[in-house]
Amino acid sequence: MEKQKAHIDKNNTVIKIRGVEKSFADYDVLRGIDLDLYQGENLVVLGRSGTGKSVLIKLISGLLTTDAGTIEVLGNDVTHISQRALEDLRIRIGFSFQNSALYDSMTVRKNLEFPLVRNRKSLTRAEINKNVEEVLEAVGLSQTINQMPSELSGGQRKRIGIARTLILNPEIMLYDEPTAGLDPITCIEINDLINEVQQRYHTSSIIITHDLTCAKMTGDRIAMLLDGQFQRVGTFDEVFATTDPRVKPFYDYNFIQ
Ligand SMILES: Nc1ncnc2c1ncn2[C@@H]1O[C@H](COP(=O)(O)OP(=O)(O)OP(=O)(O)O)[C@@H](O)[C@H]1O
Repeated sequence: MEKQKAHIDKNNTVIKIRGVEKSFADYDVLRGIDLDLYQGENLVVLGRSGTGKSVLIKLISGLLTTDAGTIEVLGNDVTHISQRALEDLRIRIGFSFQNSALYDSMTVRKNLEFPLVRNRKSLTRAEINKNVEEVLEAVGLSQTINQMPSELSGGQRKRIGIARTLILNPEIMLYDEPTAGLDPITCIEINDLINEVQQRYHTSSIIITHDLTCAKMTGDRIAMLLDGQFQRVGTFDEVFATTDPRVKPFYDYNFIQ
């Protein structure tokens, strides 16, 4: 499906990263990175295995601390934030992790209710039901409401995982390798869903991937992590309009085999 034009507000930066450094032992993973995520955009972070993409997500969500630099998320400096404020902030962020497993012993309905019951204690039963039905419809899986996760395909489980995140109406979505382990057709369906979520929920998203089809289909901008820094940032075509030997093989491997 063709990506619709997104409503991106470049005057509203929802994540602002400046001069961030992170090392483990003697390995400097991030060496002074700067990045902005604008309200309403899908920003793809591309990079080879081990370049620090997951570390970046963990720094943004406060699961790891920076060695230097600042990260502002929805106006909060997560490098200097109380645990309580961090927990409040995390509710405004949706995490779609590679292994965001569903609870196997619960139906799809119960899986989706879980974050609501935990975080929106004032909701009535009727409101909970309405939220569950709406979000299932948004991911195109209304018919699975009474099924168990074991009865779903990998792609369907991925969709339910995204629905479980969307049910709390996050302002920011962080997708970590959303198409990993899925067949090419299912990958395309998940890419379409990421774009639909952007349109319907007006979320701002960071999509971490090394799948160039995913990057091309979903990204309004691409930021390529190379040697610990974002050295190429722009549209897909801009990022790959180079003969840089660190970039070109990445493109060739994905598209010309
Ligand atoms: N908690 C940690 N302790 C020590 N080293 C770590 C830790 N977390 C990450 N690293 C190292 O940092 C580097 C970057 O890891 P990261 O998981 O961010 O890579 P990635 O770009 O997400 O790779 P992939 O695409 O394979 O998931 C790796 O060399 C990893 O071993």
